[in-house]
Amino acid sequence: MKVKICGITNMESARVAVDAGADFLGFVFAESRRKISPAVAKQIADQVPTHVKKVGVFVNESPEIINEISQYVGLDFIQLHGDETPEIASSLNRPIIKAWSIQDKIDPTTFSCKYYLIDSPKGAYRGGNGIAFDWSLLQNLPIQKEKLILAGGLNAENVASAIHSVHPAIIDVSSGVETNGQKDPIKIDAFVKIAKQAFQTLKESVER
Ligand SMILES: O=C(O)c1ccccc1N[C@@H]1O[C@H](COP(=O)(O)O)[C@@H](O)[C@H]1O
Repeated sequence: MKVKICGITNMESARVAVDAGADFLGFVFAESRRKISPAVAKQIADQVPTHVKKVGVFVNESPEIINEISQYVGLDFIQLHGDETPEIASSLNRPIIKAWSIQDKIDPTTFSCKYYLIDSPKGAYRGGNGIAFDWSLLQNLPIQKEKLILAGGLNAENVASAIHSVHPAIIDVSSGVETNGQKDPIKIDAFVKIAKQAFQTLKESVER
């Protein structure tokens, strides 16, 4: 029942996310307006407390470069958001988050991963397009909820409903905590707090 804030490009956004209670921060090393250099990601990562996990997002990057960046920045997870093969995933030096679009042929048995992330259909980029999808499409997916990360067009208005409909282990947001293309401290804070409250309410209703 955790929250990932993706597309961090500066220390201020990282600090707001950490202070609000985010569990994962995502750094995008792929083509995106949120692309960050390994050097800047390392500066930020070095100041983030160790209980907050650092995730590197890659799209069809070579395994050598992914391993080099992950080692240099001190990543905790590697998120594969392209067409990477299971062989590539197994050659990497950190636990894997495998991302699929809801339109893909999703077969978790082919990948040995820590988490499976389901995102919206591809848009201008492979991810981070801020478009939600029909969560009922997740109903018949063969992914254990404990391994499921829900992404795609989440924001403070829809995240509680997403958590109650899908019961994911983690929710992930990028565009929904931005204003005019920049991370917005007020939106980050609101998103994390609403998501955490919704996870807590869900937990209590399951335990009752
Ligand atoms: O955030 C990006 O720019 C990005 C670029 C390339 C691949 C993945 C990217 N981010 C991931 O996209 C999803 C959904 O983002 P959004 O909330 O709909 O904007 C999320 O998993 C990010 O980790």
